[in-house]
Amino acid sequence: MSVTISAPDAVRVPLLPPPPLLAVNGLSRSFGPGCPRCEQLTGDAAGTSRCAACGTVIAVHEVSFEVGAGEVIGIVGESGSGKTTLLRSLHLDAVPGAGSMRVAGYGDLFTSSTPRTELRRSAVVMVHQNALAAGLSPGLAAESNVAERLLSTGCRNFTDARGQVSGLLEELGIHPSRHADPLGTFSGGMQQRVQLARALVSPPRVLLLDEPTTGLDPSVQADLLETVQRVTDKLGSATVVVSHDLDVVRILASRVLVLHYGRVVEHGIPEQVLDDPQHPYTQLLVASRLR
Ligand SMILES: Nc1ncnc2c1ncn2[C@@H]1O[C@H](COP(=O)(O)OP(=O)(O)OP(=O)(O)O)[C@@H](O)[C@H]1O
Repeated sequence: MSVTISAPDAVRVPLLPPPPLLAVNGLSRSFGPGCPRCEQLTGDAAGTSRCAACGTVIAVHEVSFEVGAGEVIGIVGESGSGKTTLLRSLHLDAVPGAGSMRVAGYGDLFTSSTPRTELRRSAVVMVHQNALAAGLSPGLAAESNVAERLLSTGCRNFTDARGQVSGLLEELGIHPSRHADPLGTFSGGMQQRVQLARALVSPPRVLLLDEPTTGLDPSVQADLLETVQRVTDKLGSATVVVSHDLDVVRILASRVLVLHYGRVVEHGIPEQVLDDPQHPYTQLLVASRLR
């Protein structure tokens, strides 16, 4: 008698892992003329990101990472380590000196012929530290601030737009009785939620979070982080969060990169990097957080 053994569905695995939604490769950016000695005179061993020969600052040097759908990667580092420059580059404020930023369905955003404003509408969206400094209007209703982005992506069905905006604001913890209130009358934490709603109302491929909880009370921070976690999970964007606060990264991210003088000196899962840091700089960063 012959017996056929077949694997149960649960143990079938795809031959290849799914491609990442965001793949950053060799991103470098510097400020200054550059010279042949820049690389040698900057970085960990040199103890500076400024070249002693020509004064150029190597703000970000050969940074590479990948982020999958629904995944959050955290970037940490002290002031001046290059976090903002990296995030701004990912938000296409300028084309960096070298590297690529591939986003599924769009190719390399750094060399794309699609206008930057268009890419920022559909492919890559940033949530800034402060909603009002990020360009949201304090005099405009919360719902109008959110609807503005939806309409800019081409949505012309106003009834649908209203329903979508209102549903999302409610999901992010803004009670319907406040949707028509001017944004300027909201607390800092609520303004951040409106900014998040604006970013997600037309889900971007890549979501960039720049110090999303700075200046908020600890209880408001925890609520906001829980919300970010829930919505990024649900919408499946690739998320990059930059924060001084190691706890923010520990809560949100499944992987963390440590930047020092613009270089990645350590990366891994938060439990590994933050609980058992290997690089002396990460050890210092973690120790200063505990002091
Ligand atoms: N436009 C610029 N011109 C010259 N140097 C710059 C410019 N922008 C940034 N830098 C330098 O690049 C390095 C990295 O700066 P960046 O702002 O990216 O660091 P950061 O980690 O975000 O710091 P912070 O946490 O204080 O915002 C710093 O030495 C900074 O002085």
